[in-house]
Amino acid sequence: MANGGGLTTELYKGRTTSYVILACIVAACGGLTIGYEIGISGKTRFVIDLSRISFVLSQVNEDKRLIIFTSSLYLVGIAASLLASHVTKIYGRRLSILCGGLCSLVGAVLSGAAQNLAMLILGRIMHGIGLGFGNQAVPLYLAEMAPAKIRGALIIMFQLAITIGILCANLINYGSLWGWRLSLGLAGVPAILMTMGGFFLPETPNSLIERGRYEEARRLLTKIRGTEEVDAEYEDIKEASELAVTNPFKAIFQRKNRPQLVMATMIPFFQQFTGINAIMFYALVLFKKLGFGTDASLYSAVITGAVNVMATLVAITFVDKCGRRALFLEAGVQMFFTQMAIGLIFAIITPLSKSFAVIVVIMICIYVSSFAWSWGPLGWLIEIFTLETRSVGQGINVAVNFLFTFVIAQAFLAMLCHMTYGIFFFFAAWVLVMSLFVYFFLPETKSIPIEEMTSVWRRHWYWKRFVPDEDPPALPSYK
Ligand SMILES: OC[C@H]1O[C@](O)(CO)[C@@H](O)[C@@H]1O
Repeated sequence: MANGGGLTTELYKGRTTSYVILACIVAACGGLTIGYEIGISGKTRFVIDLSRISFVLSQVNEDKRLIIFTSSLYLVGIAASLLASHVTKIYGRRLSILCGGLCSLVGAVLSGAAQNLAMLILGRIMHGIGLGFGNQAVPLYLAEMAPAKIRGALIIMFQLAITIGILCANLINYGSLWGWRLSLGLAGVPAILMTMGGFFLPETPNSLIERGRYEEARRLLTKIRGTEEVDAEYEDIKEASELAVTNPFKAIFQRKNRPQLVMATMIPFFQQFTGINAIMFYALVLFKKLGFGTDASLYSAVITGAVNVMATLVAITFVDKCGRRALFLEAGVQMFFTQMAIGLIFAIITPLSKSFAVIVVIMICIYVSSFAWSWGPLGWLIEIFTLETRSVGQGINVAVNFLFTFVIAQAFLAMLCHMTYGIFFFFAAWVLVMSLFVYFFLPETKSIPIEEMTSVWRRHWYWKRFVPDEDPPALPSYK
């Protein structure tokens, strides 16, 4: 290892250049597309009235077709994210971002201009493909471009864009000035940004080296790190690419990559079982159930959207100072207690007075804020993979994320009707389980060079039994 097997970035020279920051901001815009979709689909007040169909989209609980309509694109996204993992690895990160942008753009145009059901469905399919490609490639792009010292913050830019997308959609819903065509068609705006990113962004040095374009990679490293002294980082990436010779789909199932496979599936699964999308998709229904009128409910949805954005900024500020585990564990406590409190209020106090309804909204905001500085952004912990498994690992991550987003979107209203307040205890229990999982099984990855992750697993008290010990560890085991 070029840095002697040490686990810090100290041997990497260079600084954070404005070029790298700009590239990451442009790439992160890819998150706006999915955020806008999440925000627009659950609580739209517009009416789709085509020749063959007529949905009143606000009556979510009265129209099963709506639930299928809103969440079907996640099923397409699952297949697309796995396909994207191939494209990203073989043809580079940029091409996948470009595919993501173009497909979302076509999807938005088709949906906004739909003259019949077929066009509407085709629009959803194209949009789903776009989301699969975008979610697979953008976090991976950010993780590879970022200098290790601020990698956490730059990856979180993606989630920040998601939350801004959700908030914009909430505001559009709140304004409710426009018809469904414009609301669906506006998804084209973030898609255009992403497409432009695909055209103009540089490729990542890791992808160039992976594809044998060594000189180009060295020149790019010099540019993005702002120094000629890029040997240590260059050699580490090169070494990682030499190890990455197997078929990635086979590689991720090898024993030595077990920790990465487990994280690629468990992290997105847990992220969705925090229950966040019960709030993001159905905030309006939930607030109506609390006794607020339509306007007050939309207003509350906008407030939770704003809290989501602000708290993501908190994550950006602290993730590279306090580390990932501290954020996960603090937020776990906060999410557990707020969900228990909401469940208890519903269980004990019926009917709910106005003041208790307001307390519940405050609790929901505290819950959303803790999600937004933990499982939200850290769900894109793409840095835990090695170069060999990164692309496929992120494909699996997105596929699992979309699968359980779909499941929660399908099941939530039925669960709320049957379990009533019990649903909050249900999600609280999951939060407890996932916090214990983080405590015991997720190693800290703050400030560790991205191509040094094998050493992290090798030094972990549990995962070291899976990862062969090539370099005797210089540091003691840690959690
Ligand atoms: O901000 C909330 C949103 O963030 C995500 O978890 C993605 O990271 C979405 O599933 C959710 O709707």
